[in-house]
Amino acid sequence: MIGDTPAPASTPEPPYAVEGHGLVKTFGSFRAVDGIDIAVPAGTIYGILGPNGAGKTTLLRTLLGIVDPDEGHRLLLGAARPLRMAREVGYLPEERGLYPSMKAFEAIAFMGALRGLPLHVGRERAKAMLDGHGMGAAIDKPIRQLSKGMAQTVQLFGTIVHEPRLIVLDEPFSGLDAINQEKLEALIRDQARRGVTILFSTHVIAHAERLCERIAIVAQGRIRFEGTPGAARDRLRARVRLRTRAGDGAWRQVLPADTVQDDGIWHFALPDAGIEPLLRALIDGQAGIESLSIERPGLHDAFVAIAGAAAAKAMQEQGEEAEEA
Ligand SMILES: Nc1ncnc2c1ncn2[C@@H]1O[C@H](COP(=O)(O)OP(=O)(O)OP(=O)(O)O)[C@@H](O)[C@H]1O
Repeated sequence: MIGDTPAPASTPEPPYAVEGHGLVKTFGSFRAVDGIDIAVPAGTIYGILGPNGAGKTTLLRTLLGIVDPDEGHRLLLGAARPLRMAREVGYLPEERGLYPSMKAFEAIAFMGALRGLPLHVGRERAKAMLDGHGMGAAIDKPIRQLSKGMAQTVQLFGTIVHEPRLIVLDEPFSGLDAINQEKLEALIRDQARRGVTILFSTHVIAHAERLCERIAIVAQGRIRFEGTPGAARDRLRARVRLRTRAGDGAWRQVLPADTVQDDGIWHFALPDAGIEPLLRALIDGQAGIESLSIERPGLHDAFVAIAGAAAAKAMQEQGEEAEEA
């Protein structure tokens, strides 16, 4: 199976699988990557989030050595010349493409061969991967006879068949239906359990929220946030929703200044002092608490706060377009 072979003891894993320092990439006068520092810890699942045009693809290509930065430098699996590590890396580009007449298992083996894997090993692994993924019937089928989602899965298998130490996936979820998205999430987790580093870009916050140990939120070529999804969420205070039987009373004085009332419910951010002083005042003032909830903000709310509402709207629209496609 994939990933059974650990990295040889002679090549100790660097602490970061990918590092970029002061990266700038311009197209004409346009700065697609505008001064990015990034470090992807080895063995983690790391997500780059941002709307279309944010610079995610350009950043990934720069880190991989497919394009050279105008400024800054990068280290890929510890190497200053990223292409030297090509055999240790699996890269799924945003533009998908396979030879339509090639059989599924041959396509996977062919992609592995491009990364140095002997064809006969690739063929055996390809068959096992397809079989293990419930796609046994597709092994001998030419790509042109596969559904879009199946072809994408074949390309993904071709990306990892040589058992890379680092897997880089550009928008891997787009074009997949819900079931295949779940399978891909499981596959990513499985690879991470084997010690493989996964770096992927996405404009769908939910995938990043479920999968990533760390994220970078990118907008207009810059990183707006870097850290754990939890730390991004902690940038916002929890929201309180309160319904009281009494409409008014002395207790109203203790509701925070940002309180708004909507449809009989008081909404406000959890005060720094916590909920207890407020509860005491509500009880003493006989407000009659009918319902009370404290909700921690999700990554989506954090994204809006960090990247701005326009970027969040763009992300959502792209997500809907991808689903319709
Ligand atoms: N080869 C190129 N020549 C000129 N402009 C480019 C080139 N590649 C990217 N750009 C521009 O750089 C910006 C960032 O593009 P990039 O593809 O990196 O963003 P992205 O976040 O990956 O978005 P998408 O998901 O749409 O690819 C865009 O405005 C794009 O038009």
